[in-house]
Amino acid sequence: MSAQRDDLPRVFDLAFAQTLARREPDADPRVIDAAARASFAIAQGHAALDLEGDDALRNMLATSRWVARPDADAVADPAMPLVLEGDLLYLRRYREYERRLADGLRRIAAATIDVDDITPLAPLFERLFPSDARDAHQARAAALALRHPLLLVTGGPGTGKTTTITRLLLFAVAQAHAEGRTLRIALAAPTGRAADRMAQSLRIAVDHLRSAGLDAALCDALPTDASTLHRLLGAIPDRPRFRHGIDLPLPHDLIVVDEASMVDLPLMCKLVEAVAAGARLVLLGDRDQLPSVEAGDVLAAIADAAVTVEPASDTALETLAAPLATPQRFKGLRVALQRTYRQADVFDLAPLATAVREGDADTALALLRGGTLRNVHFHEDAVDPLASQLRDELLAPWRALGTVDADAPAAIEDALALAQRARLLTALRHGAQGAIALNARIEEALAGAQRDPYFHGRLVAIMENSYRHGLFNGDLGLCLRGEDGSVVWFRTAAGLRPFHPAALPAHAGAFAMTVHKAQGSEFETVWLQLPRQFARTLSRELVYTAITRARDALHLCASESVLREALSVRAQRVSGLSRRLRDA
Ligand SMILES: Nc1ncnc2c1ncn2[C@@H]1O[C@H](COP(=O)(O)OP(=O)(O)OP(=O)(O)O)[C@@H](O)[C@H]1O
Repeated sequence: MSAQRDDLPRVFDLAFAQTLARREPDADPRVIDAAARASFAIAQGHAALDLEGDDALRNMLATSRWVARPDADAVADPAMPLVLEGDLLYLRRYREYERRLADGLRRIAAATIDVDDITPLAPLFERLFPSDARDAHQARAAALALRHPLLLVTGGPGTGKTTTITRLLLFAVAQAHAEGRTLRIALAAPTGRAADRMAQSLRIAVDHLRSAGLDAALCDALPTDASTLHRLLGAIPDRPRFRHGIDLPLPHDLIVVDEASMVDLPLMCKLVEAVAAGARLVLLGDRDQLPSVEAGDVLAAIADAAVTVEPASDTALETLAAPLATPQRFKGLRVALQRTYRQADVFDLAPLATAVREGDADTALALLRGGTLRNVHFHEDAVDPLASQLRDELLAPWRALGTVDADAPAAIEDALALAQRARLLTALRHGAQGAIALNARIEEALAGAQRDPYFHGRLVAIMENSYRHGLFNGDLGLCLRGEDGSVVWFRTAAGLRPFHPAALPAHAGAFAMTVHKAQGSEFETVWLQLPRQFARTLSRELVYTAITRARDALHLCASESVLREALSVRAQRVSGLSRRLRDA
């Protein structure tokens, strides 16, 4: 089978176009071609095909019997497979996702939250955000959520998203308690890993506050678990529909979604439609990360259309929380957290992350070559992280997995934690510098050419969601050999569980993985291997996402030219969502 070129329409796109051509043999070939390209645009993560000002083509499409041209808010004719809006040609289904999402977001944002006087909350606010030592953006975000039903909190790693959300939830609970209500809260994230991480960070933050003497009843009212969005919405095995939606809204009063940059257009649409009337939605994420793999860049579009709120000079809670009178049709609010609180004396990533995010290659290279950023290591021109001088350092954390005692459950827990220590990230999946080849070479280095496919200490990652197994895309397993042969251990919602390798859903080796796959995860040490030559998957967002997966140390293997080129490319997605939200 020949490899799929990622710049040519797929068989599926051509088949879609051919179906139209067969039904109307005298249709202009340019219309048929545009249909194939609109279908292919979805596969590339766009919501539509951008006609880029091709007036002749637009006019031709406008008169085609396959192309609907509804008003912005109207449902498109179901008999027409394509929709033309301005310069965007959509597959009907995606245009409807976008329209429904915009509708849903406007609906949530326009609701008014009836709250009593919030002045009794002022002492708690002062305690959690002391006016002489507060991060003004964090405090503003937490205060706004008291009266505003749709809030985006965006920021890079370590800017305090979890810190802010913990406090925001405590206020919301205190507010509800003061009014004699209980608050039903849901925490969710697009992947199981991200949900675990969110729940764990929140538990740590709450424990901190509890031991500092904060009211235990308040602390106890916060959720200790987070679920995947699929689980929250009630996925039905083998069906695209969820249990919850417009007809059966979620029972929660307040829903917080972490890693929202990874949520694609169809899923965000379904989530928003399932938010009950009068309920609040808080989206957390880093808008500079890679957009979702599927059609989207939804978080960035919502952030662009929302009202960006800056801290007020007045520090009183009542002022900070006051309803904002905005002339805009879309009432969603966004607070962009600014300051990084991670300790630079341990791992000084922030200056590099900023340069990468801004596409400033000169500064990024100067920082990398200067060697002054603590625990940031630049292996310039290294094309092979397994080459002799880097190999031992790369393999060390994984060698330790080979000595884990398979009969001691506590050791297995520790080993799964150890497994999160280091990861090699790649831009590509295939080819000599792709995740598959590098992973195979790492496995050989650890266990030899004649290795057991499930050797003791091998890491695997699940590649699909399997509700039957309770295993989800991205879940990480550790292979251990016991008396009865190899088993693969996973931490599941039901606790630590062993699986026989033959019983696992689709999975792959996980010492090396693509940056896309690593989204939503963090590792103590990240090795990033950029390809020898520029590849289409490279972008500023890809490099930013990769380096911000690291908590304690970064090793970057790249050449100047490829890094420069990567930082000059933006992973932009075609989407009409922002305009749709804004337009009156
Ligand atoms: N205003 C603040 N003052 C002092 N320390 C803070 C403040 N906000 C956050 N921190 C600390 O900075 C660290 C990172 O904060 P937090 O985990 O909330 O960030 P985050 O944006 O959720 O990070 P990520 O999602 O990337 O893990 C934590 O140790 C937290 O205690």
